[in-house]
Parts: sequence; structure tokens; C-alpha cells
Amino acid sequence: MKLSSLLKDAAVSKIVGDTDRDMKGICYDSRKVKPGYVFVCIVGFETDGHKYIAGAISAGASAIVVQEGAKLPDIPETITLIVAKNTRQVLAQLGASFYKNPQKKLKIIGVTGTNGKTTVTTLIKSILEFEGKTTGLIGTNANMICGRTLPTERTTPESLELFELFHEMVEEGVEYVVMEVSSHSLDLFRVYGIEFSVGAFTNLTQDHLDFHVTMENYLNAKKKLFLQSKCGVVNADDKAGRSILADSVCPMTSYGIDSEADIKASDIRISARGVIFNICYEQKDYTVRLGIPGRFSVYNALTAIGAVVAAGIEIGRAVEALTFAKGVMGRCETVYTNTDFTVIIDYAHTPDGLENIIKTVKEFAEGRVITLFGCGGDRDRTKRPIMGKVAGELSDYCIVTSDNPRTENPAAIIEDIMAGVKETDCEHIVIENRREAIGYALSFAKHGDCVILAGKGHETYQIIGKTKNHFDEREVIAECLAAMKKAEV
Ligand SMILES: CC(=O)N[C@H]1[C@@H](OP(=O)(O)OP(=O)(O)OC[C@H]2O[C@@H](n3ccc(=O)[nH]c3=O)[C@H](O)[C@@H]2O)O[C@H](CO)[C@@H](O)[C@@H]1O[C@H](C)C(=O)N[C@@H](C)C(=O)N[C@H](CCC(=O)O)C(=O)O
Ligand SMILES: Nc1ncnc2c1ncn2[C@@H]1O[C@H](COP(=O)(O)OP(=O)(O)OP(=O)(O)O)[C@@H](O)[C@H]1O
Ligand SMILES: N[C@H](CCC[C@H](N)C(=O)O)C(=O)O
Ligand SMILES: [Mg+2]
Repeated sequence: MKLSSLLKDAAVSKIVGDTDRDMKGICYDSRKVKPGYVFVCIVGFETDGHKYIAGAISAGASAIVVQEGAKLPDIPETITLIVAKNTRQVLAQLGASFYKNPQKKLKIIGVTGTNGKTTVTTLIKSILEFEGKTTGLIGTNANMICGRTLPTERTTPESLELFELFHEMVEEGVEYVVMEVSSHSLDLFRVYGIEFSVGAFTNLTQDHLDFHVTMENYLNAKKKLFLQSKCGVVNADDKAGRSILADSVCPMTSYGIDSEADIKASDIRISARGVIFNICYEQKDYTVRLGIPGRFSVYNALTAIGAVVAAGIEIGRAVEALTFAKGVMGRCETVYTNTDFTVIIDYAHTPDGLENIIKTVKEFAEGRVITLFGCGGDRDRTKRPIMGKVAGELSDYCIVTSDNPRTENPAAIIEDIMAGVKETDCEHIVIENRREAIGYALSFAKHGDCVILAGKGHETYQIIGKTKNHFDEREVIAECLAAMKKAEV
């Protein structure tokens, strides 16, 4: 594609050099540049892309996009220099042009909120597929195109990768895309230029304050989704949800249990096997059955129903489809252990998520609730003591261990968590090594107990330092149980 066509809709302030040249690709990482590429310099949180201009040019970049005011090295005249106020925005605009605006050929449903995005997007996908629609999914656990699974690094990919994914989806005949829209992605222009057919909001509780600093900034990031959605579906029971409804600039559907709402749930029955409840929509009643336990599952079902109805699916069909919806890997997932206690893997990694899963398990545990958890390193530190307190207040026993320590000292993360646990009188133990901690939990559990392994969910790795080690809790559980059996003989 000619550089001039690529730049047609881009917000650039100055261009120096040839724009008639043919561009082979776009790249924002100098290490991936190939001959004939345009290299977009991003001022990042760890480093500055402008530092790598020389490397990009020697790898063959023939055009460079730089941010206004950035310090630049000598750039040869043969290279086209493009100056912009915001290179993240230009990256998204170039990506959309390069892949021929695939977002305009798809019906895109975006889901945002602190907790529930992965679960809700998976439920929406199940409903759409029940209706015979072709779908694409983008989120934390995986990206999927018509049932084909692609690996994913992020909840919401960088704009360039996102438009490439949309392009593949269009090529493969996808009609509906269901995607998680993280607050980071909204602030960092990863979804810039996309008009969502439906924007849906689950809830807002503390997380990611390392990035957003205040809850107000965090909410404002989430609100951006509704500035680029044709219509919205929002939780009226949530304080932030009510603020989104109050500021609405597009038609909104509200849902809730406690508040007046367009889709209102009542008569909720919760068991270990799932939830059954009534919903009232446009003066008609429907009975919803979902095979995932917990009051939060009622909310996730309501968000999913609201979103598909806003996307044109008949509500009765959506309700019927949910009956067949499967649980999501690592979300309240019961692991088969052939023991007389229960082991549940869950992705709770926020105070609210942890509170929800422990309360849910308490509703059906016959014996003690034993919670094993840690907190991620290089992430919001202030949530750690709160999670410690929540786990201590609600559990019968806590095992405090490591999550993904990343570049932080695991013992220091645990110390932050322990400040909260110690505010409660919950019995507890600290075992830094997660594998050993799981072994301990399994040997400690007795008849009727429920062991919750919280925080890692679907993850099959543990990040220690900058190394990603294979770590699948399902395998660890099986290995520990086998070792325990061997020791008995
Ligand atoms: C805060 C954040 O989101 N950062 C992301 C962002 O990094 P960044 O823009 O700060 O980039 P940087 O690493 O400082 O580098 C600056 C630029 O120099 C370039 N570079 C760098 C080195 C080099 O040799 N050559 C070169 O060109 C880089 O490619 C980049 O363009 O862009 C990078 C490239 O896409 C991401 O890898 C990185 O994700 C970091 C690792 C991350 O952990 N992000 C998490 C917090 C995240 O995004 N989470 C959300 C929410 C999760 C949820 O709640 O579900 C998500 O959507 O996943
Ligand atoms: N609606 C909800 N409200 C509160 N907690 C929830 C809700 N749904 C799920 N949870 C809890 O939060 C955890 C994460 O759920 P899920 O993965 O669906 O959320 P997410 O928003 O995609 O998270 P992430 O931002 O990390 O991708 C679950 O394992 C469960 O403990
Ligand atoms: N999307 C979340 C995932 C946290 C999962 C937990 N295992 C951790 O590493 O903190 C984040 O990036 O904050
Ligand atoms: Mg997710």
C-alpha cells in the first residue's frame, strides 16, 4: 500500500519526504522491522521507541513516525519522516488503513469492567453460536476465530494486532466479534477508531491503581468505551455503572438485581451446580438457568443477555442458549481429584473477585473453606492488604503464597498481603513456593473441605523475574496427589 494512502486518515502534523513509496508493513517494535516497513515510535512506560530509530532503519524501515517534540537521531533524507501529536493514535489509524478497515465489516461487542469480562464474553459467544452466528473472540484466555484458537498475551491486543485479527476474521467470514476491552486498552488507544455495535459494563472495583493511580481515572477510562459504542448495556446495581448511565451519550439498557432496571432479575436460587433466576424484560418474564454458581454469575448472565439483545438476538433464544453454556477455564473450575474434598481453581485476583468466590464456595462447602492465594508483582500494590483481609475474614484457613511475582521480591509481596491477613484472626500459613503451598493445601484438606486456588485461573505459567515457567495448577494438583498416595504406601 502506498504511504500516502496509508496516511490518508491519520492525525499527523508534518511529513518530510516521499509519500509515494510502497509500504510493506507497519511495526512499533524495532526488533520486528522488515525492509519497506513504517516504524512507529511509541513513548512507553519502560522505554522510548525513539531510541530505536537507528536499529529500525538498519533493519530496512523506509518511513518513521515520531512524536512531536521527541529527541531524534540523524535520519537520512531517503527515509520519510512523519511527525504526530500522538503516535499511539497514529498506530491505530495506520493499522486500520493497512488492513482495509476490517472493523467496519464486523459487528463488534465490547465488554469492559473490573471482573467478569472473560466470563461474559464467553457466554455471549455461546449464545451467538447457539443462534448459528459465526464468531470471533478476543480476550484474556485466548483469541478465537470460528472455533480456531490462537494464543494471546494481553486481554486487549495492541491496535495493530487487533486490526490484523479483525482482518483475519473478515477473511474467515466472521459476523460477530466479542471482545474484552481493558481499561489499559482504552487509555492507550488500542481500540481507537473502532465503533462498537454494543458496549457492555460489568462492574468497577479496585484494581490496576499502579496504572490509573485513582479510581476516578480508572472509571474515566472505562467510560471511553461508551463514547465509541452505538448502544450500551450497563449494571445499574454498580455505583460506577450508574455514573455511566447518567453520562450516557448512546442508548442504554440497564440490568440489575437490586435497582430498577430494564432487565431485572429476581427469585434467585444458587446451588453448587449453578444459578436459576427470573428476569423481567419489556413486561415479560423468563427463567434463566446457568451452570456456573455464585451471585456474580447472575450478573454475568444479565450482562450477556443484555448485550446479545442489544445486538438483535431475541431474548427467549438468549435465555435458552444459556442453559447449554459451559463454564470458563479457570473460573470457578472444579478439578477432578478423586478425594473426599473439593478443589476449585479460580482467577480471582482482586479484592472483589476474591470476596465473590469465597462467599460462593461457602454457600456449598460442607467443611472448611481453605483459600490459597498470592498477588501479582509489578501490579497494584494497594490491593494486596485488602485481599489479605478479605481472605482472612471469609475463609476458615488461608495459605498465603506467590502468584506471578514478576520482578518483585516474592517475600515482600507476601508481607504486603499479610498486613491484611493479620487484621483478622484467621488461621494461616505462609508458603512462598506455590507448588509447595498447593501440596500443603491438599494434605491439609479433610472430608468435606473446599480448597480454593485463587489468582491464576487459566494461566499455565508462573512469571518469576522475567522468566515465564510452565506451571499448570491442574498438573501440579495431580502430581501432589500422586506423591501423597505414594507416600501412603
Ligand atoms: C502498561 C502497558 O500496558 N504496557 C504495554 C505497552 O508497553 P509500552 O507502550 O510502555 O512499551 P515499552 O515496553 O515501554 O516500549 C516502548 C516502545 O519501544 C519499542 N521498543 C522496545 C525495545 C526495543 O528494542 N525496540 C523497540 O522498538 C516497544 O515495542 C514500544 O513500542 O505496550 C507493550 C507492547 O504492546 C506491552 O507489552 C506493554 O504491556 C505490559 C507488558 C503489560 O503488562 N501490560 C498489562 C498491564 C496490560 O496491558 N493489561 C491489560 C489489562 C489486563 C486485565 O485487566 O485484563 C491488558 O489489556 O492485558
Ligand atoms: N460479575 C462478577 N463480579 C465480581 N466478580 C466476578 C464476576 N465474574 C467473575 N468474577 C470473579 O472474578 C474472576 C475473574 O473473572 P473473569 O476472568 O471473567 O474477569 P475479567 O474481567 O476478564 O478479569 P481480567 O481483567 O483479569 O481479564 C473470577 O474468577 C471470579 O472470581
Ligand atoms: N489481567 C490481570 C491478571 C492478573 C492475574 C494474576 N495472576 C497476576 O499475575 O497478577 C493483570 O494483568 O493485572
Ligand atoms: Mg479477562
